Amino acid sequence: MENQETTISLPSIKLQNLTHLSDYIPHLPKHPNPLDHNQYFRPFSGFYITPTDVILHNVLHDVSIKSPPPNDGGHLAYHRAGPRKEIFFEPTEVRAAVVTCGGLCPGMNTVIRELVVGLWDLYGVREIYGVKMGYRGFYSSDFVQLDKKLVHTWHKSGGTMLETSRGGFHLNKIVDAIQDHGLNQIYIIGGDGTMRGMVEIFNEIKRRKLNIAVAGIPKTVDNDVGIIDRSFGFQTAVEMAQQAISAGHVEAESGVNCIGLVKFMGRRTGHIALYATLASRDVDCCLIPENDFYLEGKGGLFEFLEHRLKENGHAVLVVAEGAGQDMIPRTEQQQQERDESGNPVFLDVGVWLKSELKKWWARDHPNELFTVKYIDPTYMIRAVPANATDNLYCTLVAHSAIHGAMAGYTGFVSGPINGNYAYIPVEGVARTKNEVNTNDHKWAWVRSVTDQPDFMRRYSTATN
Ligand SMILES: Nc1ncnc2c1ncn2[C@@H]1O[C@H](COP(=O)(O)OP(=O)(O)O)[C@@H](O)[C@H]1O
Ligand SMILES: O=P(O)(O)OC[C@H]1O[C@](O)(COP(=O)(O)O)[C@@H](O)[C@@H]1O
Ligand SMILES: [Mg+2]
Repeated sequence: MENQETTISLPSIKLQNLTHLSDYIPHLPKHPNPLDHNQYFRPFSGFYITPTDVILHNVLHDVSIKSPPPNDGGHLAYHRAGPRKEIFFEPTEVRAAVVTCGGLCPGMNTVIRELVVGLWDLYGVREIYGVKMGYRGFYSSDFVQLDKKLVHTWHKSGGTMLETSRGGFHLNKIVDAIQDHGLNQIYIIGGDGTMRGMVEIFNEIKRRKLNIAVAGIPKTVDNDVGIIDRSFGFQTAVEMAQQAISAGHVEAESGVNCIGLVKFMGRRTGHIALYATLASRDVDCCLIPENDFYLEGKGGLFEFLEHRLKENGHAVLVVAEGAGQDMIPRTEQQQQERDESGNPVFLDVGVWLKSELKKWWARDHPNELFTVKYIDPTYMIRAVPANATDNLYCTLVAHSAIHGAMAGYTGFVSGPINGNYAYIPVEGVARTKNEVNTNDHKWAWVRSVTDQPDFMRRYSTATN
């Protein structure tokens, strides 16, 4: 039989460089990786990852394109995560610290547990500290010494045993405290804000030429951190979100002209609302921050819901917390309000929508029954332990971070890219936002599942 394969060479690759401690500290001693003699491992040929092992950011490629796209310079690629043959820390000299910052996300405790157990079992590290209360804990609280036994069952609990907080980021106080405590590996678990803080810590540590590796593990229930496939805990949150949609559906079906209104987290991105809508298929309309909507007139939300109520007697409306924020009236003071981290404080879009829906119905159908059952499961979807898939993810991402730090890399984030774990320079992660692409097939699929309006007509008639 003829060979059905064609060999095509890839265009050039643009590898995202990582900072190594030896880049700014000369003559750092190397050590053989203790995994060579670990009772659980039998390092085989190819077991250790080399600097030439890379992960392509985009696995889809049009082979007819021979040269890289203009202004691009090649296919983006990242260093593959995993153990290196030589390490740059003597395990008995490691003093590691773990901190959790920002809002909760399922799986945070698993990541902490696996950082501790991984350092302990893989590398024989014994000095591991938990920094309590987020960034502020570096300079304002005693550290907790962590060991394998203490963290044994932590993966079974939601939240973070180390506690978390927003705000309290004082660069010099944090780096001074890191230095004063003699820490040399810092593991930072947090979202986009945390990663921006990590960039500053990493740069300051580099400026002071300290032999301290800083590793990040992206945590975001909103799934708003870019570059990585998805954040740990996101799948768990979507599963919980579906339960809320089911409840909204039952309520709506059982009422007369009833709307089940369900609000989900999603400050700037509607991933939870979108995935839960797709998975549940009970949703009539899904509103996300990336897709503006309007209430009144042709192609608006009220017109659509009116049809659905006529047709089915009920409707399920899902809304992400960041959607419609520009339509909610607010005082000058409310416009300025920020949380301790500087994130804008949103008004409750669910409460506002419920009130607008009731006003609309009372105006247009004064003699007909109508109910809105508003479900706000906000914290319930993120305050649970991670499901099995997320738990495994947490383990792999934590162990990847350990291998990277032990190998002397710093200022990196570990995370999955196309299903493989990579080391990504933290600056890139802090810069990149993962928004729902309303031009791609997933959003089109939401529209086909719900048959909701595109909310574009008002704009197109305005320009015609
Ligand atoms: N631009 C920034 N520079 C330094 N620190 C930041 C920055 N943005 C947020 N942080 C700090 O990161 C931590 C978490 O940020 P936050 O936005 O609350 O949560 P998340 O990291 O989950 O997005 C807080 O302690 C906050 O002060
Ligand atoms: O925990 P808080 O301060 O009430 O914040 C709620 C916010 O936290 C989140 O769950 C996650 O946000 P972060 O990833 O920035 O922590 C958002 O969806 C939500 O707006
Ligand atoms: Mg955030």
